[in-house]
This record gives sequence, structure tokens and C-alpha cells, in this order.
Amino acid sequence: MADDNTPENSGYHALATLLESIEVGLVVIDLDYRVKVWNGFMENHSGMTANRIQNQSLFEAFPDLPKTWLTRKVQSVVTLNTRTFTSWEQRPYLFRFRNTRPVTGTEEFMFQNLTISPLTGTGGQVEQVCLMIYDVTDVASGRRALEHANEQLERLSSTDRLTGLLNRGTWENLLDAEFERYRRYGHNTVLVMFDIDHFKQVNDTYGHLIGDEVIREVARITREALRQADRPGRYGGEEFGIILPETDIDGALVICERIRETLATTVIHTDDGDIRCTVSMGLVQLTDEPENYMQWLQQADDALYQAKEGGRNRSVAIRP
Ligand SMILES: Nc1nc2c(ncn2[C@@H]2O[C@H](COP(=O)(O)OP(=O)(O)OP(=O)(O)O)[C@@H](O)[C@H]2O)c(=O)[nH]1
Repeated sequence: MADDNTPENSGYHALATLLESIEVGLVVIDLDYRVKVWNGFMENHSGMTANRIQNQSLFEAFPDLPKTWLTRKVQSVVTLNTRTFTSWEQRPYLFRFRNTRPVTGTEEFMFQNLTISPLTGTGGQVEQVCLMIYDVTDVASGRRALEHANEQLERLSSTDRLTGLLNRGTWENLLDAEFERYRRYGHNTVLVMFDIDHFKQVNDTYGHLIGDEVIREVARITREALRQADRPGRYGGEEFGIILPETDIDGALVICERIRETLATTVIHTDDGDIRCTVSMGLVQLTDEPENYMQWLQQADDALYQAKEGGRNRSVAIRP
């Protein structure tokens, strides 16, 4: 009988205790996926005791495991006798454990990195494999928060803060892209420039803050009148542009008149009283004439100027 007090045994005992209490999941399975070792981390997070799962098939005990994927990974570890590593970015988790971290409590489940190592027997053959599961929820949730913040930053830098429409830079890039698309495919496309009439009076009478409210309301009504593919943008102070892809000049005129009439009949309620405003619009369907998008823009601006000259609160369309 072995003497429990030999230095070898006490060393082994210390090691076993360490593996039992380490903050990493340790699972040893044989080549039939029967569980041989299941440490404290796994017990705590799965609710399954080592005694219960001992010698059970891993896939029977955890039917939700990605069987095909894990089998392929384990097979390659066994065949090549080398370890493999999978990060949470490739696969967020192997075992779906609830996230119990206090700081990253907003994450629903535990993100995991996984290492699969071969365990060889005395003959040098791989007889078992060891799965090591690392809880990387803190890292993953930090990274995800950063990505989320970057997305928001990206959105903010492409939109106008007052109206939420595309800002001038982004909108002009789209206009340039639409111009190139026309050159290649020749699809109908219309550019609209419009501007709030006598806006200076609104500012002078009510002040800049109320003026801003009016600009915001004009943007909201415009956005609501358009389709998903249409691209409204805030070009300058009280000047807006709309790109209407796959639209001819008659269709564009219908859309613009709808926006113009809606605005003309809308009362904007502000803290300083009710305000009405009108807009003038210039529309131009793209032809082969402009050599670049800036010339196309100039044509629309000329049409807008004609609408102002013609008495405002109207749309002027330049036909192809
Ligand atoms: N509140 C506010 N006013 C702005 C903003 N940007 C430009 N403006 C004002 O918009 C007014 C534009 O005036 P004008 O270019 O003379 O044109 P208008 O009074 O609208 O007259 P027409 O366009 O000829 O009908 C100016 O008073 C600008 O100060 C802004 O972001 N907020």
C-alpha cells in the first residue's frame, strides 16, 4: 500500500488542490469524450459536480455544446499531438455560463478563451485531452465597450449635431459617389438644394436658439417625407441638400412639392410662440453635361436661386 506521507504524494496532493481551486476551468476527457477531470471552476459555473459528470459523455451532459466544431478541434489536437487555442473573438464561449463578474455584470454570459492540449500516455500516444477554459469577460466587455464608443464616434463625425442629418462633408462624398455611379450605369438621379425663406428674420425676431429649433423641425419633416435610399444632408446654416437616386425629375418634383407644402402648412410650436416657415427648392436631374459633382451642385444652386427670384415658397426643376 502506498504511504500517503511520501514527499511525492504530498506534492501531488498540493498540485491537485491547486488545480481544483484555480480560476481556470479544467476538463480532461478521453478519446470518447468521457469526462475524467472536472475542477472546482467547472463545478461552480456549471452547477454540475465532478462526481456526477465523472465518466459521462461531455456531449450528453451538455447537449448545447458545438459538437461538430469541438470534435474537429479535438481530432486535430489528437492527430497532430499539438495544442490549439481559440479566442473569444472567434467563438465567444464554449460552455454557456452565466456571467458572475460584478464589474462587467451587464454581459449576459461569460466570454471564454479556450486551450485544448493533448495528454500522452506512457507509450507516447495521445490518450486524453485537456480543455482549459479562461474567463475573459472583463477583457471582452472592455473591448466591446470600446468598439461601441468608436461606432458612436464615427456616427457623430458623419452627422450634423443639430439635425442628425448627414453633415456637409459626408453628404458631399455621397454626392460625388452618386455622380460616379451615374457615369458608370446612367441611372436616373436627381439633386435637390433647398433653403429656408427669410430665415434671417426668424433669427432676428426670435433669436438664434429658436432659429435652431426651426432648422431642426425642417430637417425632421424632410427626413420623414423621404425613402430609405434618399440622402438628405445639411449643407450649410439653413441650406439642405437631398440626393434622390433612381428618381426622375417628375418623381423628384412630386417629393419636393410634398415637402414644401407640408412645411408651408406646419406650425412650429416654440417657447416663444408659433412660427411658420417656407422653403425654396432647386432640382436638377443629372445629365452628361456636368463634368464633376460640383458642377451638378452649381446647377441645383442656380435652380434654387431661380426659385428665390421667382417669389420663394416654390420648387424650380431643371429638366434634362
Ligand atoms: N439659428 C441659426 N441660424 C443660422 C444658422 N446658420 C445660418 N443661420 C442664419 O441664417 C440666415 C441666412 O440668411 P440669408 O442668407 O440672408 O437668407 P434668408 O434670410 O433665409 O433669405 P432668403 O434665403 O433669401 O430667403 C442668417 O441670419 C444666418 O445667421 C444656424 O445654424 N442656426
